[in-house]
Amino acid sequence: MNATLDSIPVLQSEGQILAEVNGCLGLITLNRPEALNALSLAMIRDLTTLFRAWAQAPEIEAVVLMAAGRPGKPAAFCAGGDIRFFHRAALEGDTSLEDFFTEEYALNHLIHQFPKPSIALMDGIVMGGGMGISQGCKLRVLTEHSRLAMPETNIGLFPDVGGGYFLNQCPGQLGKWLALTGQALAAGDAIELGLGDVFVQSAALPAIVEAFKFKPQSSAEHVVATVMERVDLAPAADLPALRARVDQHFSLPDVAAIMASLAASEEAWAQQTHATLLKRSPLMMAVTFEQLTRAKTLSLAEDLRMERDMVQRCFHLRPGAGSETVEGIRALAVDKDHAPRWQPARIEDVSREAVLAFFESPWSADQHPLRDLK
Ligand SMILES: C/C=C/C(=O)SCCNC(=O)CCNC(=O)[C@H](O)C(C)(C)COP(=O)(O)OP(=O)(O)OC[C@H]1O[C@@H](n2cnc3c(N)ncnc32)[C@H](O)[C@@H]1OP(=O)(O)O
Repeated sequence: MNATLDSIPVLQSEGQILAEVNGCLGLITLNRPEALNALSLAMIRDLTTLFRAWAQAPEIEAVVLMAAGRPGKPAAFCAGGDIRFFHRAALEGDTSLEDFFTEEYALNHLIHQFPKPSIALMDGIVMGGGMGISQGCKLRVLTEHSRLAMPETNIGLFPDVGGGYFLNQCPGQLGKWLALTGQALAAGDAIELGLGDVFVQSAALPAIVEAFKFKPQSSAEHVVATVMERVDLAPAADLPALRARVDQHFSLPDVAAIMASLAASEEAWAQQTHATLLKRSPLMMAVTFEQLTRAKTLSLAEDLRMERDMVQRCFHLRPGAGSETVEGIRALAVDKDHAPRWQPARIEDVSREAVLAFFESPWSADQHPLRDLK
């Protein structure tokens, strides 16, 4: 019997996820570079299979998660869940959309709880679902090309995949600011906020990957050392200079107050931030604000259950009432007109009742699709 082959379960995503074993290392590659490694349901299932199998396999002592690139194009670790699939499935009433969210959130939890060292090589774009699969890794490795964001309010969604949990761990009001604006962070700021751990130059990545693939990895310590011996000084963070401004505006009691406060400021940063918020879905900003407020006291499992309730509502298409999410994806990734017609169009017209509807669970506790998460 070949121990290495035995360690790799059968995968279903037809090459969108690649798995290799080298010594004690399990190496996973997201391999859908033409879509910036956006996660399909098949990819989520394969990742789940691998993390579950390798949690149990005594010969696997560490796992690395990395991504394939496109020759000559900027790097992308993962641009999120497959939003074009969300759009199609929502309009067609395809119930695999429900499985997608249940299984993706369960995978996020599995990675956070993974009992062995896990390393994410987060080169390039890391957004939405890409954050969901990397934030739970024990060593989050960033490069000068890393751009981390939870951009969901831009597509009429909210920062899910555990965003309520990990954004709330950012200092002060920075998590709320990231959630509402969808602002992307470079490596220095991401490390400053606790959303990344170490910095390596992207030029050092080929040697790291070469070692992971071809130099037998003898122990978890060896795997970690392969990265750590190439760690560099992270670029300076810009955020400390902004922190007081972010806290001042984003500590206000609701999104309307935040926007009014930004609009009243003469500072360029406040004006730009206000302009950004004017482009986001007013309803989903208000929902996001409520999500982050509620998630402050929740465990990761509780937060994911709440987010599962919320996302059900996002795709609940009622006659005569649209879905902000379907409209947001249409504008960004389907018609690409970048002109979403949000309803309502102004934050002042978002009712408290409309926001609270996102937090009504359609399931009793013992029927919840994520009831088993601890
Ligand atoms: C439960 C999970 C929730 C979530 O994760 S929600 C999703 C959160 N992520 C996002 O909202 C990001 C969506 N993508 C973008 O905004 C842009 O992309 C980027 C800013 C990341 C990069 O822009 P640029 O460099 O101009 O590349 P490009 O031409 O937009 O993308 C290359 C191809 O990749 C596809 N793609 C990118 N992101 C996704 C995605 N998340 N789901 C499905 N496809 C995606 C595009 O459509 C396009 O494809 P084509 O060349 O055929 O037009």
